[in-house]
Formats: sequence, C-alpha cells, structure tokens
Amino acid sequence: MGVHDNGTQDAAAAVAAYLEQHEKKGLLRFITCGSVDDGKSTLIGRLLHDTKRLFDDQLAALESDSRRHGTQNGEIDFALLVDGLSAEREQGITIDVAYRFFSTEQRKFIVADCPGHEQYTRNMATGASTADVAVVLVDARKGLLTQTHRHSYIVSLLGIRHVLLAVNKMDLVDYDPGVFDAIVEGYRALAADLGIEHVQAVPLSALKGDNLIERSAAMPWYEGPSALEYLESVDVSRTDRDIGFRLPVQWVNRPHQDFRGFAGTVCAGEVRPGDAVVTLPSGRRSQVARIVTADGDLDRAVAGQAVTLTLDDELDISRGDVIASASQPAEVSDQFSAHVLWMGEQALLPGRPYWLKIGARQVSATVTEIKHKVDVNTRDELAAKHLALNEVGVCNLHLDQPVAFEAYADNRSLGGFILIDRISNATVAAGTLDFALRRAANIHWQHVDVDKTARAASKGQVARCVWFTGLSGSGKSTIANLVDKRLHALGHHAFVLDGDNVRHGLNKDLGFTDEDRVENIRRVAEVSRLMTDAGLIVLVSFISPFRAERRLARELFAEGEFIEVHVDTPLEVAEQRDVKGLYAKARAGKIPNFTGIDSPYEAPEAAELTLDTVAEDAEALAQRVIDRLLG
Ligand SMILES: Nc1ncnc2c1ncn2[C@@H]1O[C@H](COP(=O)(O)OS(=O)(=O)O)[C@@H](OP(=O)(O)O)[C@H]1O
Ligand SMILES: Nc1ncnc2c1ncn2[C@@H]1O[C@H](COP(=O)(O)OP(=O)(O)O)[C@@H](O)[C@H]1O
Repeated sequence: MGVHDNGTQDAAAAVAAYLEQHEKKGLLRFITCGSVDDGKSTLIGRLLHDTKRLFDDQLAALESDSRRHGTQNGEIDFALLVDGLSAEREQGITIDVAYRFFSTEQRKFIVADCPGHEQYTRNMATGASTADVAVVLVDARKGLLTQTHRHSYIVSLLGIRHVLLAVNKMDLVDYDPGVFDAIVEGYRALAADLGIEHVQAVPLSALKGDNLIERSAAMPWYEGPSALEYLESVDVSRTDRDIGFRLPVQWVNRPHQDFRGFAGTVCAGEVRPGDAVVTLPSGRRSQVARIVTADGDLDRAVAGQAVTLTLDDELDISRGDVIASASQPAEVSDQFSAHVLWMGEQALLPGRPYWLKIGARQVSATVTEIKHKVDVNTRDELAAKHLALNEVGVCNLHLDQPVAFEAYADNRSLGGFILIDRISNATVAAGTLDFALRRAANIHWQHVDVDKTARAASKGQVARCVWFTGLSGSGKSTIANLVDKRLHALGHHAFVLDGDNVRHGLNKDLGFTDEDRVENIRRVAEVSRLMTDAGLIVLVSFISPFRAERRLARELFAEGEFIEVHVDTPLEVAEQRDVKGLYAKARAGKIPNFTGIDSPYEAPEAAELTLDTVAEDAEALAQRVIDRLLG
C-alpha cells in the first residue's frame, strides 16, 4: 500500500466493508425454462442489463473513492462464476449450458441459460441439477404448452422446489388480469400434480420491462412482487428431512505420516469434534478428532461447508466413501429403483455396463430392467425395451459394489447420479435414486470348498475362457471346433458354446435387436464364467458385436484367464462365403439388423489374438490358438 490521506483510508475501509458484505450475500442459482419465442433471451438480457445498471449505480460512489475496488470486484465475480461451474465439472458434465452471473444489493445470482434446440432436455437437466429456483416462462397469448409440461416435469424430477411462473408478453393481451388468472390456475394444478411446492406467478412484459425489476403501473391489479424482487427474497433454504451428518470424501489429505484428513463438503447435518461417526460402505466406527480448515480448526461444521476431518482411529477410508453420523447412518445398497433421464445419442440398453458416479464414488452399473418409460408431456407410463435420447424411464439398477446413498428427495448430493459411457467417457444420463431394492440382501454367493484351480488341476489343465468374436461366416465356429478337437485329442476338457447351442435353449427368447444381443452376450458371459469355475476350457463362439459387452465378459474373469480372439474376416469375404445364405437374404431386406449390413460390428482394439482368415487356413489358425493357450 502507498501513502494515503485520511479520506482515502476511509474510502478503503468503506470498500472493505462493502466487499465483506458482498461476499456474505446469499447466492441463488436459477434456471430459465422456455424458448426464445417465449421471450427468454429478452428476459435474461434485460435482467442482466438492468441489474448491472443498478449494481453499477451503487458502485459508482465507492468507485470514485477507490480505483482498486473495481478490479477486485471483477475478480470476485469471476471466482464465483468459476465456483458455479466447478460443481458441474466435478460431475463430469460438459454440456452446452451458459452460466451468467449478476448481483444486486440483496443477492448474487447464477443463472443457467440452456439453449433450446433438440438437446434442450439434457441441457436443462444439467442446469437444473444445482438450481434452487426455476423460472418457467409462458407466453400470455399461448398459455400452457406441451413444453411447459415437459420442463416442469424435469424441474420436479430434479428436485427444484420453487417456480417463478413468468407470464410474459402481458402487453400483447392488454394487461388483462383474466388471461393471467386462467394461466395461473392451470399451472397451479400442474404444479400440485408434480409436487412442486412453491409457485409464484408474475405477470410481466420482458420487452417493456413491466414487473421485471420494478412493479409496473400498467398492471395495478397485480399486488405481488416483481420478478427480481421475488428472486431477491425467495427463501430457498431447504427443509430437508433430518437425515443426520453426511460428508462424501472427495480427497484423502495425507501431507505427512502424522496427518490423515478426509476432505469434502458436508452435504447434510452438522458435525462437531467428539461426534461418533461411521464410514460407509465399510461400516467402521470412530470419533471426529478435528475439523480442519485453511482458516483454523472449527468446533462445528454444517451442510455446505468444505472441511477436512481427522478421526481418532486409523481407518482405511478412500475417495468416494461417506462419513456419516453413527447414530443416523446412511443406507448402503447395490440395487436400486431409479429415475433415469437418458442423454446419450445411442440408446440405453439394459444389461450394458456404464460407469455410475454418485457423490465422489464411481462404480460400474447396469440397468437390469426398464420398468417403464414416462411420457414427459402427459406422464403416461409406457412399456420400453430401451431409452432413447431425452427419454425418462423408471429402471432397476445394479451396481458392482455397494454405495452409501439417500433417496434424491431427501438429499441431492447422495441421491443424484450420472451414468458415463465406458468407451467414449461421455455423460449419457442423469438420474435420481428412489429407493433400494431389498432382494439383493438375501442372495449370497455360495462358497464352495473345491475351487476352480483344484478342479482344473484334477483335469490336468488351467481353466480358460477363449472368446471368439467376428462377423457371421468369419470362421468362428470352424476354428473353435478345430481347437476343441485338438484339445480333446490332447486329453484336455473343453467345451464349445456357440449361438446355435445357446440360442435354441437358454436364449431362445432373444432376437437380434441391440438390446437382445446385449442380453445374449451377458448371459453367455455368465455361463462361460461358471464353466471356467468348473475347471473347463470354454470356447465361446458368438458374433458379440459390441465392445462394451466383450469388456463386461472380460471383467468376469481373473487376469489372464480371458483370451479374446478376433476372427478377422473382411465383410466382402464373409459375404462371398455366405455359408448359410444369410447375407443374400439380408441384402434382399429379408433379415433386418444383420451384422455388417444394417447392424454394427465393433472390432476389438486389443484382442489377445487376431486371426486373419484370408492369409491362413483354418487348421493353421487353430494351431495358433492352441499355442497361445497351452504355450
Ligand atoms: N440379424 C442377424 N445378425 C447376425 N446373425 C444372425 C442374424 N439373424 C440370424 N443370425 C444368425 O445368428 C448367428 C449369430 O448369433 P450370435 O448369438 O452369435 O449373435 S450376437 O453375438 O448376439 O450378435 C449367426 O451365426 P454365425 O453365422 O455362426 O455367426 C447367424 O447365423
Ligand atoms: N481361414 C479360414 N478360417 C475359418 N474358416 C474359413 C477359412 N477360410 C474359409 N473358411 C470357411 O468360412 C466359413 C466360416 O463359417 P463359420 O465357421 O460357420 O463362421 P462363423 O461361425 O463365424 O459364422 C466356413 O465355411 C469355412 O470353411
């Protein structure tokens, strides 16, 4: 600091006081739902512009006293904006949502502005997942539209409890209170139906500025707040059911031997040193020793605070675990009923594994069943075998590990999840956990005393799964049969599993749609695992066209036990061979979804063996497999 005269020091103190107050102002996150036609851009533009003007007016006095102030203020705004984004980034969501920041004397605001277009639903879901308030725009001339129903459904699904119903373009209906009342009545019925608790309706004209910032003289019959007054004053403190203290561990902080802290943001309840806690899912108990922050230790931390806890005991806790109050622990489960909003370009297929991210935990998950999909416009329940882009379904989920959770209605942090495609790493769904399915608790893996190694050893071999994949007619069965014969001649115990012997029995209910192929391969993978457990060498011969399911199969086996063999035959060659005449039929349009013709084949990227059936004959290729297996 330089040398100041008294006047400047006073100004500096005023600036500091102002900034402190500014820092402490509450933050409101809201989302706007509606289209450009409804006046959304005008509304946001005007809100930003007019509040900036207000804000600038207040600042003007201070700014004249201190140049520094303007830049500091800029920095604060920026940091906040970044803060707002990091929550979404943490969730792995990078979608087309613009976050804008503005501020008034009362509050700071972050508005998630979601561009329309066909991706609107998923953009909206992204913006809505952290919002406190949804501004639902309705054109006074048009009233409630299908999209109003759709947006409000997503608002309710994602747990937003406050809606500002902005009945826009009142100037175009002569500021008629009758028009406004009719729309409000209709919307209240919809909101009640959806369980949206708080609705404030405001008649406005974003274009003229009526009731946007200040109350308008054009509508003396309206006695409520302006849109901005509502946003500045609405109480969004959530009266969540008291579920007890919860801290999802984001990070284990171990700078040196003597310190082991668990960092994260308290997402429910409060905690004090000495409190008894339990770590989940392991269920180990301890007490809180210290609550550490950059500004010193605390004697209490509450929901929303980012802290580091140390415990009295040395427990093995890692990222993704949840520290919870011992007297009110969270439930732990690996099977759930959930709402899933699908955002993937490729459909959600039951049986396919995805990454599921909940809190700081990432596990593998499959949808075991789609109970029904929901028509988001009418909320009718419809039968579904898959979920397409922007569809919402009620599904059963199976996770490969148990996680600590809360129902989304009770806690957004521990009840909201996303699904990530394991190959592209794209976020393909947002979802909410509704409740745990109990049936998992009663099924335990039966322990058998004679293990796989012992069974295989008594057969003089090591158990293996050899997984042949390739187009129809590529040569899978031919080669697998030759391998089988040779193994048999050598005294080994092998077995061929192929489409013909499985699709006639176990899988006779399945056809060739994507979802049926996923289920086909899932079952075959499970059967081949049981067969290797029996000590056999299993030769699996299925087209198995999708990488995701071959990976699922691989993951059922121990390291080195699964040998993927790509029977690599160009489509032209397989088609020329046309052993069963199927390609000709497929080309003639008589067999729909034929692999290579109108259904995809995803070639392996890192198979243990690639067999070129053009360069070598079947006998030589079979020998290669034997060498890899026994060599
Ligand atoms: N639409 C369509 N697409 C591909 N294949 C078809 C189809 N319809 C019938 N067939 C016959 O079914 C055999 C493939 O079954 P798979 O169980 O191996 O297929 S998959 O792994 O589920 O994709 C396959 O046998 P192979 O030629 O031995 O591969 C075909 O003969
Ligand atoms: N190098 C090769 N390896 C395997 N099969 C071959 C080879 N060259 C020609 N073929 C012929 O290709 C056809 C493959 O059919 P098949 O084994 O039933 O394929 P898939 O089980 O993959 O559908 C057989 O008629 C086989 O004789």
